[in-house]
Amino acid sequence: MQTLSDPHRLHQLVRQWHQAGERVAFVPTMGNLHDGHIALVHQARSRADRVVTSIFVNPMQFGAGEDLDAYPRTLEQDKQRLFDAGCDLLFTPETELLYPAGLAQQTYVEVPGLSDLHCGTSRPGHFRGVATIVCKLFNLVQPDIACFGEKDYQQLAVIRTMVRDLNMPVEVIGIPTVRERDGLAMSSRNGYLTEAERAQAPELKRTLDLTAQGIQSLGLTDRNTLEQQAEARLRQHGFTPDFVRICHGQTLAPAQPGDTQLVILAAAQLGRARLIDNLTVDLTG
Ligand SMILES: Nc1ncnc2c1ncn2[C@@H]1O[C@H](COP(=O)(O)OP(=O)(O)OP(=O)(O)O)[C@@H](O)[C@H]1O
Ligand SMILES: CC(C)(CO)[C@@H](O)C(=O)[O-]
Ligand code: BAL
Repeated sequence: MQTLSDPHRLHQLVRQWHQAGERVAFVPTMGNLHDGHIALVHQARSRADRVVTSIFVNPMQFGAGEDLDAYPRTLEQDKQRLFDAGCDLLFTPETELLYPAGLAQQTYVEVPGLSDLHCGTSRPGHFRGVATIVCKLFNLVQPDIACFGEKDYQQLAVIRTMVRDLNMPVEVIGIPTVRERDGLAMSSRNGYLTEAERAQAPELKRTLDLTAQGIQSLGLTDRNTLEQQAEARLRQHGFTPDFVRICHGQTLAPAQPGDTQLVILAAAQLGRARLIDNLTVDLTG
């Protein structure tokens, strides 16, 4: 596995692969790799001749007062995991090379509407930062396919919309959330939890499961009550909920009676960690 930090060298190498007719898959990450990331790399490996992974803690998607500086950086361990998973090229760019004009660059990618809901309301500018960096990385890697986790459900929806609206020739693949044995979605930020908080953390997924059961038995006419009950339950278990929302699975608008493909989105603070999770609900059966 090669490791490159120079965007121009990366671009030259992947151009050679494309000229040789090889199919390139891309897995963008912020590092501190866990089994969720590795599932993306395995999926990429099974679908392409070459796998490129990036590790870049993108300052543009962090708000003031967020955990940009504290974000866990474990490069040597990550390299070993990527090598073992069959990654061909690790891209670890320097911030100055990806943002030559600084973070106040003149050009951004905005996906309005979707980016302003849910996590976007709590983290203003977050999805603009995500869409902009993913667009930059796509320009450099020029992947045929790119793999993203369904754990970051709204992020995946924003990226799919960007790719569709800007005619980007990339197939976006969503990968199911990889969980710990007790149901907690794997996330780099789980490392912020104390032992006591870690013991409470699976209640986020349990709350989603209970809310899904409530939808199955009561339908959507009392959506607000189900959401409020879910938030109250999270409070009882030591979380400070940001939101639990029952949404249309594609638009992420509030679900309406008659909708059949739903997603329950949740975000909650637990100690130092802002945890997110989601669960899809199919009402067609
Ligand atoms: N548990 C998981 N299962 C599947 N994919 C995941 C999981 N966690 C993260 N991913 C995906 O890995 C990619 C990189 O995510 P990122 O590096 O931010 O990891 P993370 O663990 O989600 O970190 P954070 O705590 O910052 O949210 C994204 O596409 C994300 O959706
Ligand atoms: C997609 C991404 C790598 C962009 O910085 C990041 O938001 C993430 O890790 O999910
Ligand atoms: N996994 C999403 C990246 C972020 O929270 O900034």
